[in-house]
Amino acid sequence: MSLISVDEALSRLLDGVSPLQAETVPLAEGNRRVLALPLAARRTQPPFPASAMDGYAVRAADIAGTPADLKVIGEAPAGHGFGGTVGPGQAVRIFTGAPVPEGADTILIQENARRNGDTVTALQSEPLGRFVRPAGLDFRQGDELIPAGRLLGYREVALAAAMNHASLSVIRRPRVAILATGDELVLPGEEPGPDQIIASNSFGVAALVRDCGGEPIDLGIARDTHASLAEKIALARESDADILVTLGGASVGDHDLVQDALGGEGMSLAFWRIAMRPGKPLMAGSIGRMKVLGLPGNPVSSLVCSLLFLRPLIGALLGQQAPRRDTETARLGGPVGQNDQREDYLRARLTRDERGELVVVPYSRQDSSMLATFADADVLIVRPPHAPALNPGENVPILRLSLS
Ligand SMILES: Nc1nc2c(c(=O)[nH]1)N[C@H]1C(S)=C(S)[C@@H](COP(=O)(O)OP(=O)(O)OC[C@H]3O[C@@H](n4cnc5c(N)ncnc54)[C@H](O)[C@@H]3O)O[C@H]1N2
Ligand code: MOO
Repeated sequence: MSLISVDEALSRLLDGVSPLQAETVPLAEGNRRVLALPLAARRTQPPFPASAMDGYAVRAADIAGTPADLKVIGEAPAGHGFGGTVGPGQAVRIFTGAPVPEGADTILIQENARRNGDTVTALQSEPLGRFVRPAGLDFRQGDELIPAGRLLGYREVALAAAMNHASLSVIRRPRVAILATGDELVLPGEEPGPDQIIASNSFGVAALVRDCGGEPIDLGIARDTHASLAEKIALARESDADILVTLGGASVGDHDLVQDALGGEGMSLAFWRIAMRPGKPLMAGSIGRMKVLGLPGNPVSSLVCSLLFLRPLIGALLGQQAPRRDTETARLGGPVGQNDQREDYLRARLTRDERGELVVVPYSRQDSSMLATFADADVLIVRPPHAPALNPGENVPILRLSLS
């Protein structure tokens, strides 16, 4: 089987994937969920002209010349408006967030006033509307402020609350079963045998799944036997997963049994092996309605493939627009060699030069087992197939590693 391009693999993977059903969740559980419908404001905010400062609600004309004495006729704390009207020569003691009373058109902040009994003296004049938030300054009832398909974060949750939504219609979270494979693996915290290492990929992939709005299901570690793999794949089917991610055992070694085992459980293969580094042995298929993504075992390969393939797959199930790989451009701070037929993703650090322009410096070692440089990196430099060698100063496309 020849290697297919990254773009071709991505479009085959996403082909025919449609969004999952919507469900309603309490607002407090809205973080990292994806809106099923656009969210419109159920009220206008602020609903009334409101004071932005602690001070006195006055008529700007009254304090055009200073000092000016005004009679304090009442008080308006937040949550308790003053019922009357501010007439000429009058003021109302007011606090931040309170409705500006009828008749008043400006707030005199208390730092610029001197209070003496029922009298307040304006020490400074203010223009009309100073420190008054007009009704609807933030938004108006009916405004559609958050589009369908948006992955909600802390900002949107706060906004939805301000719009008076106690619950949200969101897309069901894609369930992603994650299966590590390999006799060499033990869980973090366990004591590895002399030839063993700690399983890291499943933890990284689960974190990425959560960050993308999915729900990880940990299937543990399968040993390098058909029986162990078959048992775990059956578990994935019973867990009603939308996606099964396998980690490792995807290559050509005698103990790389994953594809065989998946075939035995009825998987139809969409593709295997892509023109990409790291990530060549990537495999995709499906068992019934469950998508299967076989990620290579090398830790950096697993996570880069998760970023490039698993993330958009979860996005498609969440009804998000197929995210194109969002590259930016930066100037090289070190040389890169000529590339071969595999699209290369080089770990690199992003800095700024003395003019504030982005400069990207690749790590000299790019072995796909090196998680420490992956965690340290800011971006991946994307090197298209057969790209020529480049000198420092030339522009390259970069892909951010943070998930925002
Ligand atoms: N003769 C060839 N050998 C290899 C080829 C090839 O084309 N011909 N491809 C290489 C490439 S590229 C990659 S990537 C790896 C991928 O191999 P597998 O997907 O079969 O992964 P494993 O062999 O199971 O493991 C590779 C490596 O990663 C470690 N590993 C596996 N799972 C985990 C985990 N959950 N957490 C942490 N580390 C893990 C494993 O111990 C190995 O060191 O194959 C090359 N070989
Ligand atoms: O694809 Mo492998 O990921 O080059 O290490």
